[in-house]
Amino acid sequence: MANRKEKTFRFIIVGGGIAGVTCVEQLSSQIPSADVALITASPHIKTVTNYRQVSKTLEEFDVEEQPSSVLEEKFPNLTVIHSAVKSLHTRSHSLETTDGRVFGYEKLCICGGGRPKLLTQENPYVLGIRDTDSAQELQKRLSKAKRIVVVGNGGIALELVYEVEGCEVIWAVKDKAIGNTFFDAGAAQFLIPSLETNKPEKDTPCKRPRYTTEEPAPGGSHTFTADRNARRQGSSSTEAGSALGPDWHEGIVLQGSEQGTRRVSLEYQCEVEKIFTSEELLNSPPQTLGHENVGSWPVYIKLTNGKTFGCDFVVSATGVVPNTEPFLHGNNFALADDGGLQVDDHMMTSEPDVYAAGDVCTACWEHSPMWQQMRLWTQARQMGWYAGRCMAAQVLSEPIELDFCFELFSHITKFFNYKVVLLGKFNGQGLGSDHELLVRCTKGLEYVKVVLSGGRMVGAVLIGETDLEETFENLILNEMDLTPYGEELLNPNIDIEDYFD
Ligand SMILES: Cc1cc2nc3c(=O)[nH]c(=O)nc-3n(C[C@H](O)[C@H](O)[C@H](O)COP(=O)(O)OP(=O)(O)OC[C@H]3O[C@@H](n4cnc5c(N)ncnc54)[C@H](O)[C@@H]3O)c2cc1C
Ligand SMILES: NC(=O)c1ccc[n+]([C@@H]2O[C@H](COP(=O)([O-])OP(=O)(O)OC[C@H]3O[C@@H](n4cnc5c(N)ncnc54)[C@H](O)[C@@H]3O)[C@@H](O)[C@H]2O)c1
Repeated sequence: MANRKEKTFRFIIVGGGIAGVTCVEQLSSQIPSADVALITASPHIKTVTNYRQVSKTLEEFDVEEQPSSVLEEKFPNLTVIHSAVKSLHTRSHSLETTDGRVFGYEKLCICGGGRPKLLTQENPYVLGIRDTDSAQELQKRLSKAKRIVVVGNGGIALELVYEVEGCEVIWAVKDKAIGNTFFDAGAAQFLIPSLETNKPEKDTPCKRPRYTTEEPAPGGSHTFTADRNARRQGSSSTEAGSALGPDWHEGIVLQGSEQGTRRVSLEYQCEVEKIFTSEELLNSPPQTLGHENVGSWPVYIKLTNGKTFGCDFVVSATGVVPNTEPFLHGNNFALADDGGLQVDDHMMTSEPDVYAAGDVCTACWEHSPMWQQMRLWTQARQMGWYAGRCMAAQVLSEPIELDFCFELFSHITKFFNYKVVLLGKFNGQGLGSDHELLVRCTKGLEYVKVVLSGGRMVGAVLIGETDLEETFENLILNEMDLTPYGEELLNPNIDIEDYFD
């Protein structure tokens, strides 16, 4: 390492996202006199605001990007260093930043987040979405687009396909149904009609959408066309610095180059075989280009179902890769199969005095049967908070147990303008065939799915304003034997909240 240590801090946290900032807050609250440094590559930090504990495990909050001075004012012992960590030397307890400075630490927490797992690297026509800059790039490119292809079937794809207006969207999913990361086929079937209807507008009358739903073509496609004359009012341009997260798409205008129309074509059970520019396509064997001719689009994407589509650009909504590489060289970090830094039940990595939290890490402690890791704000916040507690406890020689928030997986979000609550093993994760499902569905209103194993509720998917989340959370946590209730459990005429209160 080139230079000598500029300063040694008692604690250094790397990463100004939700996990890192929450870790700093917790650590500085536990040990106000401690010398803490936050080193972050981004010009702003992400802070939790309007935090609301909805129930024992469900929480809601807003995420705001703020100048780091906000945090320094709150914690006088904090130093925020705006630079990226270039290398980490765990043996000498030091790290080097890209602007050539070297800092020492007694304890370190890596909260470097993740980055989009792109279909192909360095392809100007393939966009990933991660932070504010990438969301703004999407908005800019979309404003001139007539057709885009969205690949992926998780959180970003679900939100993007629903939000984009004025541009044809070809949505390629490798599954039989939409939203496989969160939903089963039943829930997907409940949500699909929302692609045909107009989005509820903010206090502006919107015309009844004229739509046609063509029968799925034999090749397993579904096309929805909604004639959209109503335009969303009040949708401002990108709020400078607005953080991505539960409402990332509200802060930007996802408007294509055409007025009104929105057309979503679903291509099921297919993946990307190849992405061509029009020049490359000219020199390749004849493809099924449908009615287009080569050259009418800047990029072409061939799917494994044999179809090739021309488009303006491709959105790779295909998951997250933990941001570990700046920290690995020369160190002995144990990595999980998904590439994350392995952490134990005290958020400690395999390197002494080095912790990790958020998207960059993989929880490798023995999980509660009702909890699984998903790279979400909520878990990034919980992990950051808990890592801060663990770091302080170690220094203060206090005992600490795995926090209750890792007892039950819970997630509140919104898809297709429905409230969505996911609890426990919401898709029967890891249960094999040893479970049964109870489902209650009212078209356009609610979809309730309960996962039962051994007569006990172990998971639930709640779509719509069901108000069942607290009751079901208690039933799962209390491990109550529900066998006697059978299908009555979801009888809409029984007020289940009172019944089990
Ligand atoms: C488009 C989009 C929408 C999402 N919507 C939701 C949602 O609705 N609900 C939900 O629960 N989750 C959502 N997520 C997931 C959520 O954003 C992440 O799980 C969460 O932000 C992870 O927080 P983090 O602090 O671990 O990482 P990040 O928020 O990515 O923060 C990482 C920080 O580390 C910094 N950094 C990285 N490398 C270095 C380095 N070498 N040196 C210094 N600093 C570095 C970065 O600049 C950044 O400040 C969404 C994600 C995306 C991409
Ligand atoms: N409302 C929410 O809760 C929300 C919204 C957006 C994003 N997020 C989170 O942000 C992160 C990023 O979102 P995301 O949508 O990129 O990830 P994701 O994990 O939600 O979805 C990735 C999807 O891409 C698919 N996929 C992966 N590789 C593929 C390939 N080669 N070809 C085709 N499909 C492929 C996966 O099967 C999955 O359906 C995730 O952790 C997600 O949970 C959450």
